[in-house]
Amino acid sequence: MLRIGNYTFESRLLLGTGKFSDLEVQSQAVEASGTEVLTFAVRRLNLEDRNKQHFLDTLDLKRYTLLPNTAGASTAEEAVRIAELARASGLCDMIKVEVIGDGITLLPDPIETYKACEILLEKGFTVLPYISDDVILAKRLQLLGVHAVMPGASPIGAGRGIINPYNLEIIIEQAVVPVIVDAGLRAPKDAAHAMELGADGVLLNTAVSGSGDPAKMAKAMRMGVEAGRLAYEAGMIPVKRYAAASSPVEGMVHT
Ligand SMILES: CC(=O)[C@@H](O)[C@H](O)COP(=O)(O)O
Repeated sequence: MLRIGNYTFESRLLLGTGKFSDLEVQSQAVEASGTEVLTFAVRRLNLEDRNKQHFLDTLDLKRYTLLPNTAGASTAEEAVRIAELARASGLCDMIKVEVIGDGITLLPDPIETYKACEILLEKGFTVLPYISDDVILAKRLQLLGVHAVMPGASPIGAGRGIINPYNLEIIIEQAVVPVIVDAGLRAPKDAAHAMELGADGVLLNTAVSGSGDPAKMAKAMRMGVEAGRLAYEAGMIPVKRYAAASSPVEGMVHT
């Protein structure tokens, strides 16, 4: 069970809804992923004009928790404004804080992210900041009171998998709130890797929406997350320097 603030989920896979070729493909992928949490950029929705159809209209929203994100914000003030718009529109009080520092790396701005979280927590939001794999920032944000941290595996859309497992491991070890590895994943093995390290969940988008068969990839990612989590719970064998025979060797004569 994944617990974030007052929310609980069976699935540990959170899915982004951007860049799907069409709404039908997206619905099939969402279904196949088994996700319960869908994230989307608030700026993609025309919240002022609810008569216009948007992608959320094609999904059975009773089955999903919406996780609006502040993509497009480059300052704390912008992120707060977007979050308030999302909450006022009745989407959710949970917000993924995404304050991007530059347009090339799309890496999050740690200072503006921190400021935005401080304000949003005061305003009573359930706050999930997207951050780099920065151990100290993850710690400082938890001291502030965020409800989860979302360190990136590698830059958004880069598909490079987990660049720094060492940092992620430390973030996970020290965490007092769920750690959701967010962005940069490509293959089910990356999702499994994050879960094997002890992450509480994984958020991904491009790996599914940009794949040759999004529904099939969504299912593969679901299986990757589940396999990684099971392995983590089972406890993996320690890595050894030398061989250790897997059959009993007592009584055998070695030449
Ligand atoms: C939709 C969303 O929130 C993305 O910004 C997220 O960070 C996923 O990144 P990938 O597309 O690399 O999976």
